[in-house]
Amino acid sequence: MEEKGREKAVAAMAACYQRFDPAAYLQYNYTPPRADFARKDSIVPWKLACLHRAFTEDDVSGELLVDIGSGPTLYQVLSGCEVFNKVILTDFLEVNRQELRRWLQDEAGCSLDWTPYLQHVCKLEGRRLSAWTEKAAKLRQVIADILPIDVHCSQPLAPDALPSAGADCLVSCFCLESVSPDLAAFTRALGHIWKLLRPGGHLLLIGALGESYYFGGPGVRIPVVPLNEAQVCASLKESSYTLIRLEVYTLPQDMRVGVDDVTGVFFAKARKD
Ligand SMILES: C[S@@+](CC[C@H](N)C(=O)[O-])C[C@H]1O[C@@H](n2cnc3c(N)ncnc32)[C@H](O)[C@@H]1O
Ligand SMILES: O=S(=O)(c1ccc2c(c1)CN[C@@H](CF)C2)N1CCSCC1
Repeated sequence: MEEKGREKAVAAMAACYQRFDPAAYLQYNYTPPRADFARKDSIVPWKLACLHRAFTEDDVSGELLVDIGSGPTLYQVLSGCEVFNKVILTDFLEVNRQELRRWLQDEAGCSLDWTPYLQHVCKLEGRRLSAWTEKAAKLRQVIADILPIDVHCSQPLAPDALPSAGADCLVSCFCLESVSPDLAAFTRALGHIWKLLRPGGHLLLIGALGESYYFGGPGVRIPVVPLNEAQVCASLKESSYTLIRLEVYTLPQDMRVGVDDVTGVFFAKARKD
């Protein structure tokens, strides 16, 4: 696609996001039936287990963890906050950064109670359930910043946002495929965030498989690049990552609740050599 065409498609995607509703998005995706901790086959235990395992492997280490496209969610850094002493959250929209700041400052008006997520990760860590308050305090202590980001920019963050060496680890969940107009843009975005990572650092990438749209609020239909496993692997390779492992979860029929047409979720652990 020509440069002009690419810019128009990215601008159209940004326009879609102007109507994104954090509270509705959280309701659609982070409350039952999708977020049902009692169900063995629920997506939540699977995803939190993938993140817990990856963040507790010896090769994932360092000072700084950056979450790319955090949105209004925190589950993606609940394991990482025990490994890295500095966490930077990022998002394209001020409404999402505000939602994260409300939680960070323990203000009233948070759109979702993250306690069940904090408790579940404590369980994965072999801690007592009541340690969730300590985990919340730990997360509030290590979150160093909540920054604007645009993964379609060659330099997604402000020039002085990260140390010159880059981040030791990136995590990104349901972002790149849901903000990119097509597969080429998804792959380019992977390349842009690659530059934020130090050599030897890791990317923990979670995303949707087979998804062509989702609702980011009532009537806010947002297009998504439908991905399959082979495309995820090829895009990671094309944007210079070494894939360490790819895991896939197939969504049970009753979790296909009409807020999107996702059929599965992938978890990829990759390294920048
Ligand atoms: C589907 S949500 C994912 C949110 C969260 N990471 C999760 O796991 O649910 C996609 C996020 O990407 C953000 N976003 C939209 N355009 C973006 C861009 N150009 N660069 C980075 N993030 C963007 C949106 O604001 C939204 O928070
Ligand atoms: O995997 S989820 O079902 C999930 C969570 C978020 C999303 C989707 C799916 C699919 N559409 C994405 C649009 F970008 C957002 N899940 C929701 C419960 S907690 C763990 C994540």
